[in-house]
Amino acid sequence: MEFEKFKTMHFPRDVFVGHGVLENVAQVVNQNLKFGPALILTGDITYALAGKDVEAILQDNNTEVVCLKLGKADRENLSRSLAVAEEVSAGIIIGVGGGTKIDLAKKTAFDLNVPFVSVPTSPSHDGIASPRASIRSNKLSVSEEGSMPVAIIADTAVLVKAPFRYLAAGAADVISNLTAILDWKLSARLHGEDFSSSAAAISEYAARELVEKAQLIMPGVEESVWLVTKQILASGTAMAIASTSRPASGSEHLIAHALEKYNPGNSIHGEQCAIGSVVSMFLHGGDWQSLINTYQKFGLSVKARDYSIDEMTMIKSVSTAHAIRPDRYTILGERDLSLEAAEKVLETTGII
Ligand SMILES: NC(=O)C1=CN([C@@H]2O[C@H](COP(=O)(O)OP(=O)(O)OC[C@H]3O[C@@H](n4cnc5c(N)ncnc54)[C@H](OP(=O)(O)O)[C@@H]3O)[C@@H](O)[C@H]2O)C=CC1
Ligand SMILES: O=C(CO)COP(=O)(O)O
Ligand SMILES: [Zn+2]
Repeated sequence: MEFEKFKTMHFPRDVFVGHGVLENVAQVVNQNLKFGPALILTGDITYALAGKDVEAILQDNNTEVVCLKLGKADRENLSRSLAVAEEVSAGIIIGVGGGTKIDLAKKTAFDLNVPFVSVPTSPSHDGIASPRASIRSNKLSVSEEGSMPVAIIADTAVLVKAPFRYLAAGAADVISNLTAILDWKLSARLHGEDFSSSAAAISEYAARELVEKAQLIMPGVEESVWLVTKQILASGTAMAIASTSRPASGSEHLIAHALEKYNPGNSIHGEQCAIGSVVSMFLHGGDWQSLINTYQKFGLSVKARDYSIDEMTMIKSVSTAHAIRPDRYTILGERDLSLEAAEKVLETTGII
């Protein structure tokens, strides 16, 4: 039989991480901008934090710059950024901000087939370094295909200014890879799903590094940001190798997405993933208590009440999470968990 496998992987050409690396944006634009102005997508807070510096660096570099401030990553804001990018004929899209601005930039660049540069201001999750974009539709923020950044510029002097909650959430998002990999392996065994050992090894390594060094994740310490950001980059690389979010998103992410759907606004992505990963680890028969202990080392709670999630919402989220993405098989199976089973897991693990 003829050999028929093929796969395309996209990786960044340059990754700048560490103190004061923001300046490199000029070099990145010089290498990648082939026509038109550079479009910076940012937000109100993040413009003041880093967007205006990026704008000034590019203006000093004699690059024509257009700056657009946006809010949430939803279809409406995506349409706005696409309209502006088309109107000015932007030749490169630079996302400067948290996950929402990075995703809007990633998807705009993907749709217009121009290079995308990721300049995160918050280490809140591994989407800042991946080819996946979460654009909210019908109350859901499940990721879809986007552009892999041609360059990632993760300035730890900027990232350290983000509230500590975002760093803790970013660490938890990466640690949740442990259950994502268990689910991926399960699906490969049960359903013959394509499995990449290299993507899984990198994803798991990133999680284990943070589990081992969890006590070093502290507020206001640039070294802590460095530690977490490196593993966020590794997790993004795993997704780039797999060309799917599978290495970093399993049943714990289904629960996180369900929580975001039923109880938006009180918990952020990595916190939702932490709760989900404890449930998932329990269902896999793994050491869920040590996961909780790890999260505690950097002050992240997995108690539903700490995020104003009531018991019934928590139970419903676990019970129905499998239906969020029916094509991705996980330990949650293909039918709702009974409410009794969901309640028992949540009570046993102390989440409710
Ligand atoms: N692509 C993917 O794979 C993934 C995407 N996501 C998506 O990412 C988004 C969540 O990302 P998140 O970063 O939490 O949300 P936001 O981008 O909304 O950032 C949260 C808030 O923090 C502010 N902020 C950002 N950086 C700093 C800083 N350094 N100091 C102070 N404030 C700061 C932002 O300001 P401003 O108002 O300027 O934006 C915003 O008000 C969701 O849309 C979610 O669906 C989540 C997981 C994975
Ligand atoms: O958050 C992600 C990886 O950490 C992306 O996962 P989803 O594809 O489930 O949105
Ligand atoms: Zn995630």
